[in-house]
Amino acid sequence: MKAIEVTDLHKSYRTAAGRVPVFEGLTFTVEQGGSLALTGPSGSGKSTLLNILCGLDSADAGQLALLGEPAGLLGPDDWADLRRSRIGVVFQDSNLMPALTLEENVRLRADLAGQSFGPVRDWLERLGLQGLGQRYPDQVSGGQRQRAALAMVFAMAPDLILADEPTGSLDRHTASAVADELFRWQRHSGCTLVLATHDLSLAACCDQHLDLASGA
Ligand SMILES: Nc1ncnc2c1ncn2[C@@H]1O[C@H](COP(=O)(O)OP(=O)(O)OP(=O)(O)O)[C@@H](O)[C@H]1O
Repeated sequence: MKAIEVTDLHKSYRTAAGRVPVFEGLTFTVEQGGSLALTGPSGSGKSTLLNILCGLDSADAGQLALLGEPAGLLGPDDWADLRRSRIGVVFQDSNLMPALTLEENVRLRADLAGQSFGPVRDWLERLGLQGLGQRYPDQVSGGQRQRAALAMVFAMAPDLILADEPTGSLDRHTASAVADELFRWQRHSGCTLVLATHDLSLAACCDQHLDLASGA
């Protein structure tokens, strides 16, 4: 079964200087359980595509089917339901609640997705955050917040993970450890993964690679 089917997708932004195309006629599919790396230079549309894939933005033309559902039939509430329970989103500005500790954030995400609390501390530890579960997001570094956002997504056990530069603010050693956890978890859970990255070694770990600069 296909987790994502994108057909002839077009997207442009309206600016003061006129319409600026981001992509024109993008077509690709990702099988359930597969992984796709989006690469391309800054401004090539990686974040825009991830936003479209989770319903936070819309295309100008073309078709999108996600987890078997034609996107054209989904309203805002359907998208919100999907993001709560089936699509885990890890974006550059991590969506941690500032008033909750890291551990509470992970627990809340699991609750909202209808998953049992499970071994939250295990997730934090496996992502190198041991001892930080009782801290608030503003008491940890950007890279630690990014890893906590990943732990939240693991805790919700989604069918699809969309990750924008999931290792972007990490040093090489930590990035490699976090990527290992991400792919181990993806294989174990059977979920589909789409990640945007400038790191070609991370892209090489995915089954498929879409370079938005070339459309290939
Ligand atoms: N709201 C907006 N209004 C106008 N143009 C926008 C808007 N959002 C993004 N863009 C433009 O669309 C293009 C694609 O942006 P996008 O953020 O998707 O690129 P990216 O490949 O994710 O970049 P990066 O690697 O720097 O994160 C860029 O030229 C950007 O300036």
